[in-house]
Amino acid sequence: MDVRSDAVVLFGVTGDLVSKKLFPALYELTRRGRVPATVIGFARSPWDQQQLVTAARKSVTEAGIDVDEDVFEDLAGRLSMISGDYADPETYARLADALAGAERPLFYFAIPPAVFDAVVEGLKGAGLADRGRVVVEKPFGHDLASSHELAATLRGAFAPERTFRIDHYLGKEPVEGITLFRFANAVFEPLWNREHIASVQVTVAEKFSTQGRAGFYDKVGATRDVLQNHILQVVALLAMEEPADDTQEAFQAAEAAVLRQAAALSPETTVRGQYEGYRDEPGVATGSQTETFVATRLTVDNERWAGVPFYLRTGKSMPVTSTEVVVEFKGAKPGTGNLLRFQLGKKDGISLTVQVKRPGADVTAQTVSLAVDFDDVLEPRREAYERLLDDAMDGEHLRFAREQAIEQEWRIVEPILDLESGVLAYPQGSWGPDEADALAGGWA
Ligand SMILES: NC(=O)C1=CN([C@@H]2O[C@H](COP(=O)(O)OP(=O)(O)OC[C@H]3O[C@@H](n4cnc5c(N)ncnc54)[C@H](OP(=O)(O)O)[C@@H]3O)[C@@H](O)[C@H]2O)C=CC1
Ligand SMILES: O=C1O[C@H](COP(=O)(O)O)[C@@H](O)[C@H](O)[C@H]1O
Repeated sequence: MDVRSDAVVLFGVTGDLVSKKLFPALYELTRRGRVPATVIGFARSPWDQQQLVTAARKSVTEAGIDVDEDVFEDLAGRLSMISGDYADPETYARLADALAGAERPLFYFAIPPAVFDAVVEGLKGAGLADRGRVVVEKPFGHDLASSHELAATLRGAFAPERTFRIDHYLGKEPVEGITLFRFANAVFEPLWNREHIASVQVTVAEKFSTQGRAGFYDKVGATRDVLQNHILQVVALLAMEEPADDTQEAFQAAEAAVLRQAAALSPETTVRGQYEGYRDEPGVATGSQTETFVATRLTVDNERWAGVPFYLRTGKSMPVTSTEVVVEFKGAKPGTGNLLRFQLGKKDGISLTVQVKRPGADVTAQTVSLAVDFDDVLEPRREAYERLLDDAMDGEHLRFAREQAIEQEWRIVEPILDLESGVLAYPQGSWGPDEADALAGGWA
């Protein structure tokens, strides 16, 4: 095993991702003694160390963490700041000085993809890429062709074993738990196929809108932001065959194999929506056709899944924030199929609907739910970003997205990218356009 990273550099430290996810993760890792002595914030904004510490405190507090002052001071003492132009070699020379004693620094790209090339060049030029690890965020590229370009850029600077592609859904305990649930419960695995399953639904719904990120979001949209990566990743875990053994390679092969068998999505069976008022947000192009909601039907053409529709949807300004999978088993009668529900968000758990006798003289059925809330039965789960940052510092790849899978994910979504028309308005707080309900025949 390679050495653990002895420094972390956060490119884009002034941004949304660092504030929402990475500072809280670093705080938790500090509490567990897992943060290196050197954590450098890197940005164009001329922040000093004090501004960096203030931003870190604000972000940890806003994450709802009950701050332990000793832990925070410990983290604050490790933070330092480098400000400068991402394209200026002089900025990287200062970074190289600051990392002089670091054997295996970890470079986290919390920056828009447009800046990646400049940073990779800067790190290479300063001799830092040779000994560093790099973490890049999804979406990996903008489409299939640009994802290949990004892969080539990264390969030209960092060894594959030191390149980490984050799809943070892979770091979520309940998402990781899908395959264990499937393969460790012999009661379900024999039923996990087209003989017994009528449909599979995956929903990533967010009650909030673009939260001030509309300028970024308008160039991306729901398909690239969530469907191409998080949702298809969950589909792969639900649909894949059991890996041949418990190595990372076998897992990777099984995941890529099932994605290869998934058909490319069709605009005919896709509904794209945009919440009302989106076009008035700062940064959104006039007449924007960017979707803030997408619902679609995926098919997987193999022995296990032929004929089973996978209904997938994600959107902003929905009635609730919820990430859910519903596996609908075929029923003895219409409307009585058992629903196995995986809740994959903050309130994680599993439930199964079953038919029981309704009390009374007649023997008739009533549907009830056998439900488990993981908060009641499991130890506290660590946040995805905390787990993934910890893994990347260890050089551990298991929970990171793989190039072959990413390539397939782009192939699958490509026909529904950049459609120039057809985005349907929906009221904020609704489940998207009515056409999305018709697509799935009602969502469970
Ligand atoms: N925010 C989120 O919830 C998530 C984000 N991601 C990914 O993480 C990465 C960062 O996202 P996020 O933090 O939201 O991005 P931001 O838009 O907040 O940008 C991050 C920082 O990058 C710098 N930056 C922005 N635009 C430019 C530019 N054109 N040239 C140079 N620097 C620029 C800015 O810092 P400064 O000007 O000070 O240098 C900014 O604070 C992206 O790849 C995104 O796709 C992935 C999952 C979730
Ligand atoms: O990658 C992203 O994910 C978040 C949703 O993540 P979750 O862990 O809160 O489910 C989404 O809000 C964001 O737009 C997207 O970039």
